[in-house]
Amino acid sequence: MNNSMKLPQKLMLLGSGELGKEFVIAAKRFGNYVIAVDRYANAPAMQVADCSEVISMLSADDLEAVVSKYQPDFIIPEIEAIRTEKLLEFEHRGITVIPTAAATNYTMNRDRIRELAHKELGIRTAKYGYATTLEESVAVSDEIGFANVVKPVMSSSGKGQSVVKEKSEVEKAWNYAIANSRGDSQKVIVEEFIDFEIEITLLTIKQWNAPTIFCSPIGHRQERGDYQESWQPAEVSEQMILEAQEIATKVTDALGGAGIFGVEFFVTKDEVIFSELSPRPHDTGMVTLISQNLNEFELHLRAILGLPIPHIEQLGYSASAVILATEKSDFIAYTGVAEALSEKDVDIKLFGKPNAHPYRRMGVALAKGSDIQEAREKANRAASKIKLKYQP
Ligand SMILES: Nc1ncnc2c1ncn2[C@@H]1O[C@H](COP(=O)(O)OP(=O)(O)OP(=O)(O)O)[C@@H](O)[C@H]1O
Ligand SMILES: NCC(=O)N[C@@H]1O[C@H](COP(=O)([O-])[O-])[C@@H](O)[C@H]1O
Ligand SMILES: [Mg+2]
Repeated sequence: MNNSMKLPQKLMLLGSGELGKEFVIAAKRFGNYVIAVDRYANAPAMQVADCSEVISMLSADDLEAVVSKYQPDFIIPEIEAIRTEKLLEFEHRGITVIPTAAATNYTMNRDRIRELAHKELGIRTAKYGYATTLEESVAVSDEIGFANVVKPVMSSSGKGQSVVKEKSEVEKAWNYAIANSRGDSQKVIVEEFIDFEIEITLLTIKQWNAPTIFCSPIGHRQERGDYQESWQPAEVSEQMILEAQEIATKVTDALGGAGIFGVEFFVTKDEVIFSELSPRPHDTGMVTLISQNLNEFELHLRAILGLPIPHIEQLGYSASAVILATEKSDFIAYTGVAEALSEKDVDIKLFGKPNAHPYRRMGVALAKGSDIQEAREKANRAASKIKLKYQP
């Protein structure tokens, strides 16, 4: 990638949710041409892109059809559920896949990325094992001990994940993981439960022709394996930040390419433990929509296009809190937006998802405060003011 790249570039986004929407806005601000692709029509990023396509991204034929039709310069995965083997083929044909086709394959399989991090790179992770049958699941669970966390090797946003506190719960966790596994995979990872003090996302920006740089760490709180709120800066010592940066550099160097990565860590009293990473903007990184001079989507875009990132400025104590649906409905309207916005340094993003189901993330509230606690309270207060209406 050279510094004299011309704009506009033709970008194909595979996955068009809330993260893609903000990325498209950043890309359009530099006049790029964006094709937004997803499994359903009128997805958030499609609403701001030049054009859109609805396909099964798990189908090699469907991917071939859209790539042949548009001949993009870049393919930018936005979700994990993609036929990543096909991305390797596109890469061989000279299309740049972000960050690399291999990286998307490693990270969509928990076992592959875990083997790379732990076995090949020697990075500290939670103790873990794999199971492909209920019997193996029982044996691995005994070996790892209780509590442990069971997850399908292919899933995201906590789908199919459960915490197993004792042996009698193993079967339920196995069944739940298999029922919620993506594709036809019948494999789970069983991880030692880490009783962390805080978990963080370290947004790591890998560039084509410049050193890797980092954002200030983001703290977050999850429920059901899904993010509820995040804040920046996270309360982590300078020493631990350096350790996390070193690990993030090791893993992202091994994956290669360019773009932003959300590298997740559990931080205990005296350890930084690598968990997993997204080779793309991270949901907890939505806080950067208010907390930085360049948000994670703008950073991703600059890294992809080889544009300079001279300085990332953290703008002070900031937080995000999610707005979740509670019902299944094809009609959604929002009330309480004015009330939410009435407080100083508060912002709301409504993603524009065309339908809802329980726990689906529909929007996010953002806030700044005089300390982290105030920022978190403001963001949560604003989120709680937004009410979803499910009937016309
Ligand atoms: N070994 C563990 N010990 C303690 N908590 C864990 C462990 N593994 C996962 N969790 C909790 O569950 C959350 C989700 O787990 P993980 O990130 O592995 O799932 P995911 O489905 O990939 O989520 P996402 O796609 O949103 O990143 C973690 O952020 C953490 O809060
Ligand atoms: N943790 C991954 C993540 O947050 N991904 C984001 O959620 C969207 C899917 O939302 P949906 O399930 O509501 O369609 C994805 O398209 C992406 O923007
Ligand atoms: Mg995660």
